[in-house]
Amino acid sequence: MVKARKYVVKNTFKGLPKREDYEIVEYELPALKNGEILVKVEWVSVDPYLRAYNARYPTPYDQFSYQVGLVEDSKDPRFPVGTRVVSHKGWCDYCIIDTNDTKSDAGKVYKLPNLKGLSNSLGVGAVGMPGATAYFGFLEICKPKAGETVVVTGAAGAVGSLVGQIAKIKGCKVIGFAGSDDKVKWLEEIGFDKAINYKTADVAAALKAAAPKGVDCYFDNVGGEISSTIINQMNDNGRVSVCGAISSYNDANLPKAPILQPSIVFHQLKIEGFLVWRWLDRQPEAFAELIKWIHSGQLKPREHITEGFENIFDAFVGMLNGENTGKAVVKL
Ligand SMILES: NC(=O)C1=CN([C@@H]2O[C@H](COP(=O)(O)OP(=O)(O)OC[C@H]3O[C@@H](n4cnc5c(N)ncnc54)[C@H](OP(=O)(O)O)[C@@H]3O)[C@@H](O)[C@H]2O)C=CC1
Ligand SMILES: C/C=C/C(C)=O
Repeated sequence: MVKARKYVVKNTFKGLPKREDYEIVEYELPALKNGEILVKVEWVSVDPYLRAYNARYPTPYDQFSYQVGLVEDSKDPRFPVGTRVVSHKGWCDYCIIDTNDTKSDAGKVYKLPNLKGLSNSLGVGAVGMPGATAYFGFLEICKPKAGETVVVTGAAGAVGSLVGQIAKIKGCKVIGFAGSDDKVKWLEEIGFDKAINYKTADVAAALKAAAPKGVDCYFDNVGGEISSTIINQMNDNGRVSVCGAISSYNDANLPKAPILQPSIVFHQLKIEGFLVWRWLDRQPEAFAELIKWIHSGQLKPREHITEGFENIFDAFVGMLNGENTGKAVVKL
């Protein structure tokens, strides 16, 4: 019998999640049935959607998220012992996965792609859900052309830092907004043409100076007032990919922001929201391209690593508070 630990969400969050909203439950895993695998979890992801989706689930529920782990026992010949897998089984140290379970929007368990020597943690980051989000959410919705000006908010985070670098690979001029001077410095080091600290800058004036000819594509990770300011500086036929709205995830009452309709109409903008699950069946295409770019040095993924099962909650809240540069992950 294997002893496992998992985080159970006890309460619907009010504001920033609190430690008391979670309980760590220890239990014994049952014997494997046909089609099941036993996984020792090695890397766990903490992401904004764990906060954003919380109100949709009746409590208590097991905290879902992506994880990478090692198959230690198997009753499915497609996943022999020693295989590394990516699943959505969340914050636990051991788990049993039913390999035929198709219920989750987040997709079935799959083998970690061959990372050719890169860290397995990338399976929950640049070569996982955030990588697919950046790849498809930017390329399919913004349809960037070389020479165009692209703006990214949440630019130093998991998704935003990849979007900015992909935009550079595609020959665009890239401007990123992030929440500290250290993040701004890093973004300029990895090739952003301009990075701006949205907490200290006059956003409208700084953007006007950085993009005097206007903005063609906007990848929106944060929503709220800064997004209205950016959208109101867009060019004719501009495209906005609405990926997330982290500026409001902890708010019960949605903040007000300047209206967008005049810009949308007079500049004939396209604004489209998406969920990365839309491209689940095309993930291998994104992963192959992302791995190629990382190996060629064109894409430099960064990770903010927290160690220890007991520290997953702190890593989650730290990410919501902006402590991460790059992808926030926990090593078990
Ligand atoms: N549509 C989809 O399918 C998907 C959407 N997403 C969305 O993408 C966005 C980025 O996710 P991800 O890259 O994983 O997370 P990040 O790695 O970017 O981490 C979250 C970051 O959000 C920033 N942040 C926190 N509060 C605020 C605020 N009030 N205003 C502006 N920025 C804030 C912080 O950076 P800073 O210091 O710069 O403030 C923090 O580091 C989220 O909105 C998420 O929901 C992610 C995956 C899939
Ligand atoms: C899959 C993730 C969705 C958001 C909104 O973060």
